[in-house]
Amino acid sequence: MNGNRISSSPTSRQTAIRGNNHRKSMSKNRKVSAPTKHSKKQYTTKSKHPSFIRTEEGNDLIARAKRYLNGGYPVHFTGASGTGKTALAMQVAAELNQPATIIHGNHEMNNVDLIGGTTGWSSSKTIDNFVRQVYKQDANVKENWTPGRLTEAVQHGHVLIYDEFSRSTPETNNLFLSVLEEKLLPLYGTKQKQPSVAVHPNFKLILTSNPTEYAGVFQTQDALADRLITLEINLSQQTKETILRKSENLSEQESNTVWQLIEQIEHETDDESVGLGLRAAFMIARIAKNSKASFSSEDSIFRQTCSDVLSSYLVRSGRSGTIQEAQNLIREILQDSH
Ligand SMILES: Nc1ncnc2c1ncn2[C@@H]1O[C@H](COP(=O)(O)OP(=O)(O)OP(=O)(O)O)[C@@H](O)[C@H]1O
Repeated sequence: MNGNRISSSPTSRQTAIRGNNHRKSMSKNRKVSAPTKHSKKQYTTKSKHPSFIRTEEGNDLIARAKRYLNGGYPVHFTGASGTGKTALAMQVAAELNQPATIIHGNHEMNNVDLIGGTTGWSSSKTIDNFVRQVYKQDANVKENWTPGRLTEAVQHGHVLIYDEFSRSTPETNNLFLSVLEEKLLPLYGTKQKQPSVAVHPNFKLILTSNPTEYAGVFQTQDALADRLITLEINLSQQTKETILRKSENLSEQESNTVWQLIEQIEHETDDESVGLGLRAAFMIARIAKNSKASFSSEDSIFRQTCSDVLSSYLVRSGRSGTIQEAQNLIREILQDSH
């Protein structure tokens, strides 16, 4: 069908007219989205950990988390950085067989990011002169509303993984109080007709956080903390070794070399809040494997990799004053281990 379609954008104010049959009438909407902070892609909806390694300890945590979530309670994994909280959260979400959404806390996150906001406007015009003597024109301009990830998850009953939620401000996280308590998501500050969205019965919430000693982490308000079932993630050394070995296909000896070094570095500092965890072990093992280095202090690539991966940890923990000092210490530890 041909007709007159008029669309305009807030930036160019250009008018485009398409079609040539003036005796027909029609109404067409053309949506124009102005780029806003909210429209930036900052989420992922892929929840499955790509190569999750199962262990007894992990299975136990997953079973407990699923039990609490299926019982209607949000689960909160807390622990030092790199201990596997996000990996566990993703695995739990995948095993619940529901659509999942993941969002990452940060101090700039606000209600618009969570609830949604306007992302431009659309206009439509209907020109009707089907009957030659009658000319009728209807113009309609409206703001486009894009729901935030929380609104979508709440409305459609997703599992929402809120990774590092305590990096968002407590004011922002207040929204979760009514979601958990009243089962309503209030649409604060929006121009939506309805004041709130009802929480779908299948909606489930998994949160992860680092302890409050970590830089950039806010203290969680008691009202929210009280509504979560908090599981501390502090995997045993044996479990961490199994995860690394199976995941990176390491020999027992390769795995031992990495962990012995990490343990010695951790021993150098007594600040547990800057734990090295699995992440550092994964970095060293992956890079060494990828570069076909041998896991030995005699191998220059291995030595260099360990030094580059671990030195900033020694500085952050206060054990070394500079990166250079830290690198010297790591070299000494590697030499001693030979
Ligand atoms: N069971 C597992 N199987 C395979 N890889 C794992 C497993 N657990 C953790 N990992 C890997 O270990 C590393 C650290 O895990 P993860 O990112 O989940 O830690 P985290 O506790 O969420 O860290 P942070 O607090 O810094 O966000 C990642 O590379 C992750 O893929």
